[in-house]
Amino acid sequence: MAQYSPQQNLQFPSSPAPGFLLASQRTESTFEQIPVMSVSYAFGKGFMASQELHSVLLFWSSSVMNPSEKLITDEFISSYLFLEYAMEIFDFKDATSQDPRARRELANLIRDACINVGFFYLKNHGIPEELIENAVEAGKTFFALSEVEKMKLDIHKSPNFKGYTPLLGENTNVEGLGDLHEGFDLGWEPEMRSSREKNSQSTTVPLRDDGVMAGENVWPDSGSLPEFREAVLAYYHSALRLGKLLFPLFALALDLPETFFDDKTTKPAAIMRLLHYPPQSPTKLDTQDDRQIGIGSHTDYECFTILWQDAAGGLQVQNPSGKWIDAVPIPGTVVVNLGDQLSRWTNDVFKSAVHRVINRSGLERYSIPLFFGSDYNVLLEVSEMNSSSREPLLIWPPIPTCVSPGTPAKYQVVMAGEYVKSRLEATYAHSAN
Ligand SMILES: O=C(O)CCC(=O)C(=O)O
Ligand SMILES: [Fe+2]
Repeated sequence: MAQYSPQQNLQFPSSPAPGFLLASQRTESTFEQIPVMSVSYAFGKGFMASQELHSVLLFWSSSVMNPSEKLITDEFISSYLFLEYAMEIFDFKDATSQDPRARRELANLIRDACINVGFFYLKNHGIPEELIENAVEAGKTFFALSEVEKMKLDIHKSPNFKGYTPLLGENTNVEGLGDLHEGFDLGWEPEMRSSREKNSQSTTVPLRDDGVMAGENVWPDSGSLPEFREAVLAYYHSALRLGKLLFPLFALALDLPETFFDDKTTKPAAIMRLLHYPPQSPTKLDTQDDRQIGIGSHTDYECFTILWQDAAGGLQVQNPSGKWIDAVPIPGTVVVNLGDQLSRWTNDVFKSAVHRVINRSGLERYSIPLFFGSDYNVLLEVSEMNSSSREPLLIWPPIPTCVSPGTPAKYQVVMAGEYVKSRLEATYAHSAN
């Protein structure tokens, strides 16, 4: 088994206390002791533990290795590789840099995260704090309405999954017993700009051609919640702008031209949810299996999700060995996780990470995921797989850089809208009727 020596000038400390990690920053020769549960935060602060173990070192308690030997084994590396990648924070300011090398560097980081984990944090993401606060406050006020009032917007009454889902109304993991969260779902509609629009009671907006996923949003009566719609849409459009900036980076990360996704995301799928997770009783959790938790273990359906979460915590990502790793809230960041559309589209080169939420905080938890996909119904380029056809196809072929004679396409072609719709139908099936 290969062994790696740390860099020469590293001051090797004594063994950390059980449950603590010792980590050294790439450029430093001293160590800090970090509680294991907040390791993601440590990495977010810039601690690195990568394959470049000559300069970087990370270890956990003397049970893992003998620090006096100053050696790290392959076994150790493979058991922690996921943590190392999972919890990286990328600075999004380079996404709009004029310097192509800066964009390329950011895309390379994203590429690593997408291949290994399917999960990363972004700072300097461009969504103003004020819009976040307003949307979260709007959500809190909505969820505080009576059940009767909220059920007027029952998601089952709307075309294509818009509106309110009560506690246990969803069952994200088919083996679960219903999710311990309530939600409010909306899709694309224009931002409210004029004061006339803002004061209007009407919910009529121009409809977009979203194929099988077409359907208007539903909104609470503006008399009872005057600021709600405006606040929610302001956040929505800001997050949408972030999503649109991510696609060129994913394209670069896949060795494609930055514009590759442009004509496939002219009216991109963008379902947003306001979520509320009541605290889950810890005693109940001890005695119960995990079939009724905040949101059951699942992968998302679209290309990627932009998730804002409050400080309560509870989001967890599963690593390749099946362990649940906390994706702790990090102020000033959003989480981006890949969904099944992108992993299918990339022939599994990019991973969609299995995740779940258990709200053990004792607090009400609020989060806002926005699921970003390709246009629901789009003429895509003919891929290598379909190169025998002269016709452009209404299909969803694998991305050309992800298929080759040695790695043929794994998945059947499918239209984006139909795929998303079928996944949503399965999630809500248990509370239909
Ligand atoms: O609330 C969260 O942190 C995650 C929500 C989620 O995974 C989802 O809605 O798909
Ligand atoms: Fe999710």
